[in-house]
Amino acid sequence: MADMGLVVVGAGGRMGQTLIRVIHEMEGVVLAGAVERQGSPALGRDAGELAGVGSLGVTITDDPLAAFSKADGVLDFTAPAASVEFAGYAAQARIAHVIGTTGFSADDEAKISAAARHATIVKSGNMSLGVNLLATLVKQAAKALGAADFDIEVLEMHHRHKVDAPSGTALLLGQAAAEGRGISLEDNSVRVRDGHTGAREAGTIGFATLRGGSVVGEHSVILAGAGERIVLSHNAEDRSIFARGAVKAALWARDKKPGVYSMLDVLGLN
Ligand SMILES: NC(=O)C1=CN([C@@H]2O[C@H](COP(=O)(O)OP(=O)(O)OC[C@H]3O[C@@H](n4cnc5c(N)ncnc54)[C@H](OP(=O)(O)O)[C@@H]3O)[C@@H](O)[C@H]2O)C=CC1
Ligand SMILES: O=C(O)C1=N[C@H](C(=O)O)C[C@H](O)C1
Repeated sequence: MADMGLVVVGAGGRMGQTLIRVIHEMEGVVLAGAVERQGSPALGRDAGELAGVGSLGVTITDDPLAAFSKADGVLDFTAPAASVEFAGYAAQARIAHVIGTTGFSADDEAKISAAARHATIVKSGNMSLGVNLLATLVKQAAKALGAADFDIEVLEMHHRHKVDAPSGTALLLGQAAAEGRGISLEDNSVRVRDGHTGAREAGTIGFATLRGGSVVGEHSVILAGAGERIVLSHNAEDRSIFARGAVKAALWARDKKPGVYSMLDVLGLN
């Protein structure tokens, strides 16, 4: 089979540049296009030169539809409004769309599901193998250690530039814990504590957010009981773990029917 042609949207961003480097290194894929927003200083530059791997002959453009029409898939780590728009274009072009963007509203999620009638979408708050394996362990632990005896808290830290909270990964891990407990995360999560909060309500799942410096991504799920505590953690040291996962997802999605899939599907952990 021919190499899969991939477009990187948000090509000038932290993940965009990492994706370009990883596509250049990996077998079975080739960079077919690179897109940035209108007015970006990256427009007109060679994507490979911007990412530090030398010229790849791919010029960064602000025309996603033209780029998608010549590709087999799109890798998207941008912003919620942009990803919703790209899902519509990927559906028109009938190509795979891998979405790593986080911070979606319920309305955004509904629009992405609508686009998935025609596009094969893989979407996850974290594309790394380690975090997705951790999610399966969290689900197991939350099921085994009941709400009467163990409180669940999710703690995360990211770099100072991150704009959404809790992180997509924290919500993914919270969702795994909720599924283990057989409860709805939406109805049982505590996202903020401030002032006289009263005692902790049994069965809730708490979230705490730290931001600072250059931290790539650190997550811990704490199961706290009387006299003991279990901590399940993942520390990301390099963004290439997310990029390699995204490329793997695109290759996996190539022959799949339209729909929304997760990294658990890609990794066979579902
Ligand atoms: N699921 C996962 O495994 C991971 C998810 N993420 C998520 O990916 C997203 C991006 O993270 P990161 O790379 O650090 O962020 P950056 O801000 O570094 O990169 C985002 C890029 O997307 C560009 N962009 C925004 N809107 C558009 C648009 N309409 N068209 C084209 N390009 C656009 C931005 O341009 P400009 O700067 O001009 O706005 C920027 O270059 C975040 O939501 C983050 O949480 C990150 C790592 C892993
Ligand atoms: O913004 C980031 O950097 C990251 N975002 C994702 C998230 O919200 O969990 C994944 C990773 O932790 C890095």
